[in-house]
Amino acid sequence: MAIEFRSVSKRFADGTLAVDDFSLVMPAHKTTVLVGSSGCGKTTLLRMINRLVEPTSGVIAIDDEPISGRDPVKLRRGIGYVLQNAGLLPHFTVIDNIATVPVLSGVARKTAHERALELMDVVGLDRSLAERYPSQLSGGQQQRVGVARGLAVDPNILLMDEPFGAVDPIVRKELQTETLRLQRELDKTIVFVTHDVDEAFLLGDQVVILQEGAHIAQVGTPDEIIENPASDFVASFIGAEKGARALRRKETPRGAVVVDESGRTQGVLVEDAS
Ligand SMILES: Nc1ncnc2c1ncn2[C@@H]1O[C@H](COP(=O)(O)OP(=O)(O)OP(=O)(O)O)[C@@H](O)[C@H]1O
Repeated sequence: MAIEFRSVSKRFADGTLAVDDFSLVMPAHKTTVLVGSSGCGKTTLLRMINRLVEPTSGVIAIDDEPISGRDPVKLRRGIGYVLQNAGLLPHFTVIDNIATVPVLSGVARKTAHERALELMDVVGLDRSLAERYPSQLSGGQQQRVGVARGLAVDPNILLMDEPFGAVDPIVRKELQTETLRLQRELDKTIVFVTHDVDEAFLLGDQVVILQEGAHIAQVGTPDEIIENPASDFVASFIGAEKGARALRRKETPRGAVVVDESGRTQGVLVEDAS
């Protein structure tokens, strides 16, 4: 399902203009990553898709149908939502956390539990954890429960708001790899919010770099943005000329290799076969 923003603005009651005239198509079955520094409006954009925040003006449409005409509760049941810190209910077991929304929507408890166990397999959680409480899980396991819960309603659209922001770098890498696998297997329309450029380039089919007021600094594939940053702001934001992305050619007796900023060899430069 494609999501389209047409000239959408959001001004909060205190006068803050969080989103200023934002237009974008988020294509079906692709992952769109919204990336930008704190306060630029990423979460506000995301929460307008499931109507947790209402736009002040403009139209948001899913498959060409404006969502303003949809019942918000029904709309939300077709959209998975995964939050930082997983947003789990502390007094519910893992399986009940995953099954909550289907049960609320009228699915029989037994059916919802069977499905929840399958989803634990999907996100790589051992079924033996089903009866634990969130506090008895590691941060990475909690995030996996959060993802399973987001998938429990079998949504066409999955919204992920900094889902891996609170876990350590190694677990974060694992979860990112899992997300890539899920993208391939489940084929959902995913909107992913992060302030981590590397995460954006790893997961995004379409990456949207935002400035304050959700102004689009650049939108494109990771390749397009890295190869041709639209402005000095984008170049500096993505660190185009430093860190892991600043690669140099180095000649060795056996041919050319590629080295990073600190001079570590990252790979061998091979001639293009074509
Ligand atoms: N309910 C609210 N009332 C007033 N201002 C708000 C409200 N929610 C968000 N804002 C403001 O709107 C702007 C955008 O906030 P938003 O949470 O969308 O940013 P963000 O890019 O997701 O930031 P972060 O990465 O820190 O989560 C900020 O200036 C924020 O303070």
